[in-house]
Amino acid sequence: MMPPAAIHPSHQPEAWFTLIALALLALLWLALLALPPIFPPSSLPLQIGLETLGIVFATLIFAVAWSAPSASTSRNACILAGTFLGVALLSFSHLLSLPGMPGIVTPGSFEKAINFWLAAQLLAASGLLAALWLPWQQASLSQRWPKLLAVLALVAAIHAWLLWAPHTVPRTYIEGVGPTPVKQALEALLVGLYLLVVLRLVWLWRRPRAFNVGGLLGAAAAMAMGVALFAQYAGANELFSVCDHLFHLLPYLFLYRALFVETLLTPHQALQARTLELEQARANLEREHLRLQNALDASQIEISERKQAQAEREALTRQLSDLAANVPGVLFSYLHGPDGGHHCDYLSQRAEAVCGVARGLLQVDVSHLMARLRTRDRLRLMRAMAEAELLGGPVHTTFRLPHPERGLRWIEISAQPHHQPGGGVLWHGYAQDVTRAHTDQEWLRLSDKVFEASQSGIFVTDARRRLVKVNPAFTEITGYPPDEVLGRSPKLLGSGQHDPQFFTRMLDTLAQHGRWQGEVWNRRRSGELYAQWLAASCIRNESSEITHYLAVFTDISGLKAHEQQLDHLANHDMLTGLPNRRLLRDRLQQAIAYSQRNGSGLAVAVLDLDGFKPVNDAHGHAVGDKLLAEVALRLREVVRADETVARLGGDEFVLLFRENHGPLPLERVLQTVQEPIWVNGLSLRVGASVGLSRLRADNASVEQLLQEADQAMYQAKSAGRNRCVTYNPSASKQERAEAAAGAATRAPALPHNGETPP
Ligand SMILES: Nc1nc2c(ncn2[C@@H]2O[C@H](COP(=O)(O)OP(=O)(O)OP(=O)(O)O)[C@@H](O)[C@H]2O)c(=O)[nH]1
Repeated sequence: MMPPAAIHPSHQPEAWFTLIALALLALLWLALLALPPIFPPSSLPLQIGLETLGIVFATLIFAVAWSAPSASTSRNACILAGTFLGVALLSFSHLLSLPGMPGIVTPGSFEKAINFWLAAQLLAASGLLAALWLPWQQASLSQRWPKLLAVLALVAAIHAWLLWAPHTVPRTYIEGVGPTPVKQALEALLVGLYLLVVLRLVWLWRRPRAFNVGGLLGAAAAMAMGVALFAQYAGANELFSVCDHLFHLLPYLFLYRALFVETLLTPHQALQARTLELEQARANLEREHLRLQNALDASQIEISERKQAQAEREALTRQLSDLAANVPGVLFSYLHGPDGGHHCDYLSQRAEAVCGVARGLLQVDVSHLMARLRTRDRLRLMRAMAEAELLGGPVHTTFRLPHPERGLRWIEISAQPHHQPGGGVLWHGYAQDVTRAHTDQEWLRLSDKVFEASQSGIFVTDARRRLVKVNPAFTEITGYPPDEVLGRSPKLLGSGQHDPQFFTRMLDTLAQHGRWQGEVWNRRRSGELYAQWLAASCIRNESSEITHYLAVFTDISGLKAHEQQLDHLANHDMLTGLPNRRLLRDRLQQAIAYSQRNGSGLAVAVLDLDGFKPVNDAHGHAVGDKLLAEVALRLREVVRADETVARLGGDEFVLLFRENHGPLPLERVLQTVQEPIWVNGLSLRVGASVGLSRLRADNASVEQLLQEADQAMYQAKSAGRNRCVTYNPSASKQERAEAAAGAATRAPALPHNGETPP
C-alpha cells in the first residue's frame, strides 16, 4: 500500500502504522470524552503501575538513545535522550508525590504530583520541539554530555523549586476546588507545543526520511491527546486519570520504538546490511583474492619462466662469449654510420692479438686501424664492402695488416651487411689471421710449380702404393699420361728385369730408413727398356704412419749408354773390339776361380803374329790395322762363345780355352791366321806363333799363366815361328827350346805378302 501523497515514500514503513494507531487513539480519545465520568473502585495501583511503566519506558528511551552506537548517534537523539531521562526523573518524582506514597521532602499531594507531571510534560514537549526543530545531525560522544548535564541541572532546579519552595509555585490544583487556571493554561500550552511538534513532523513527513518521523509524530499526537485528557482531570481516581496515563504511556512506546528503530534497529539493520554487504564484499574480495592469487601465481610462473629464460639467455650469452673467445679468429659487429663514422659495436677477445690494437680503441673508432693498411689493400677492402653494401651480399676478402709485434699479417674477413633503419650499415662478421695458411698456400703453389716444372719424373702413391699424382716429366719419361696410371700400381712401369726380392728390399729399406735410392730398369709405355735413377721416400703423418710414398726419378738411359761405352773403351781394344789386357785379366781371374771351384781345365794361349811388321812397312798402318781387325774376327770365329779372345797390343793376342770342351783348336788358329787376308785389294798373309800354358795348382795366377804362355810363345818364335808351343813346367829352358823346335804345332810356310788374290 502506498502512503498518502503528502508523505514522502521514504517514510513508508511506519507511516501507515502511525496513521492507523493515531486513528485508533483518536477514537479512544473521543470515546473517553463522550463517556460520563466513571469512578472505578480504586485506580491507584493501576495508576502506579502505569506510571512505573512510563518511567521505565522513559528510562529505556534514554538508555536506547544514549547507548546508541556512536556512528548512529545524532544530536537530536541526544537531546531526546537527555529530555527523557529528565522526564523519567520528574515522572518518578510525580509518582512519589501522589497521595499515599511516602513523602519526599514534603508530603505527597495531588498538586505536588500535578506540578511534577506538568514539569515532566513541559520538559518532554520542549525536548521534542527542540529535537525536531533542529536539523537532524550527527553528534560525537563528547557532545552528549553537556546536553545531558544541562537537562539534569534543569531537573534538579525544578525539584529544588517544587520541593523546597512550593509556596512560590503558582497554584495548579486546589483541594476541593480542582485545577486552577494556571494548570489549564499550562495544559493548553502543552497541547500547543505538541501540536507544533505534530505540525513540524507533518512537515518533515513530506521530506526524505532522516529519522522515524512517524514514530515521533505518533508520540507527539498521543501526548497532545493525553494532555487534553489530563485537562479534564478532576481527581486521581477518575477514569480520565487512568486513560491520561495510558495516553502518556503510548507516546513513550512510540518514542521508544522510534528511537529504538533509529538508534538500534535501523543501525542494526544497516549493520546487518553492511555485514551482508561486507560478507558479499568479503566473498567478492575472496574471489578477487583468488583471482589475484591465480594471477599472481600465473605472474609468478611467468616471472619464474622469465627468470629461467633470462638465466638461459645469460648462460647462452656466456656460452657464446666463451665460444667467441675460443675461436681462432675475431667475431665482430662493425657499424658504418650514416655520418661516415665507423666503429665496432662488438669484438671478441682475440681482436687485440689478431689486430695488435686495443679493443676499446676499435670500439670507438677503427680509422687508425684502416690507416695502417697499405693503400692498395685499403682501397680494395673499401671497394669490396661498398659493393656488398650495394648488392646486399656478403663480403669475403683478404688484406695485409702490419702488426706492431708480428710483422705483416694476412687477414681474411667474411661479413654480412645489414642496413639500419636510421641509415648506416651494421656488419656482422668474422676475421682471422690466415698468414700461416697463406704462406702454406704460397708454398703449396710453389711446390706445385716445382712439381710441374721438374725435369725429373715424380710420382706419389698412397699408403697402398696406388699412384695418386704424377708430374709432366713422369709422362714424358714413361710415356704414360696421368689418366692411364692414376689409381694403379707403379708395377705397371716394371720391366721384369728385377727379381721380386729387389722390390722387397726396396720397401724394407723405405720402411726402416724412410728413403731408398738406386738404379731401376723399367719399361716405357712403348715397351722400350730404360734405366732410371730413382729416389723414393716415405711420407708419414703425425702418428708416424706412412700415408704416401714419393718417388723422384731421372732417365739415365743415355748415361748408361755412355757409361757402357766408357766401360767398353776401358776394357776393349778399339781397333779390333776384342777385350783388352784389363778385361782379359778379369776374365782370366774369373776363369781361374771357376776352374778351381769346378776342377775344370783352363788353358791360356798367347799369339803373336809373324811377319806383320813388313805389312805395316810395305802398306802402311792403316792396312796393318785392317789386317789386325780381320785376324781378330777370324780368331773370334775359332773359339767358342764362352771363351775369350783378347788383344794385348800390337800384333799380340791372347786366347782363353776351357779344356773340358774337348781338344784345343790350336791348328785351326794357326791355319785361320795364315789364310790370305784381303785389304784394299791386297792379299796379305801373316803367320802366328802361339805359346800355350795350362792351369795347374802351382801357376793359378793371371801373371803366372800369362808369363808361361808368353815364354812358350817366344819358344815358338825361336823355334821358327808359325807354330804352337805348350809350356812345360818341368823342363829346363834348353829342353823347352828343343821341344818347341821338334814337337810344337807347326803351321805351313808363309807366302809372300802383297800377292794379288786369285
Ligand atoms: N798397323 C799397325 N801396326 C802396329 C800396331 N801396333 C804395333 N804395330 C807394329 O807391329 C810391328 C810389330 O813388330 P814385330 O812383332 O817385330 O813384327 P814381326 O814382323 O811380326 O816380327 P816378329 O814378331 O818378330 O815375328 C811393329 O812394326 C809395330 O810398329 C798397330 O796397332 N797397327
